[in-house]
Amino acid sequence: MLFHVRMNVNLPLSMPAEQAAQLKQTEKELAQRLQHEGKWRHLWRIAGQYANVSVFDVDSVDELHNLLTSLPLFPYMQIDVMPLCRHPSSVRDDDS
Ligand SMILES: O=C(O)C[C@H]1C=CC(=O)O1
Repeated sequence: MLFHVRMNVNLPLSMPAEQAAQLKQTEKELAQRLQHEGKWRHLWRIAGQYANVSVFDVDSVDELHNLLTSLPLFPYMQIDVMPLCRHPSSVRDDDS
């Protein structure tokens, strides 16, 4: 199942720089592992914003929920999810 996910990151200005850097590093390591595993298919920065658009490929809504809530930055993100299905005019014969 494919999901389009938008994440807007809002770290509090009061957060110490070292804590923010540690959170970003652990987030990066998990994000890269999930990309290597094929769960996090696309990860794009939205130009000019501390936000991304992503495509996840997971087996269930529960798996997506567990994955998103396990992200180190989860407490500091607003997350919007859109389920995706095939478009009848798509020329792709797979879901890549
Ligand atoms: O920077 C972000 O967009 C938030 C988050 C998503 C992946 C990652 O490494 O950090």
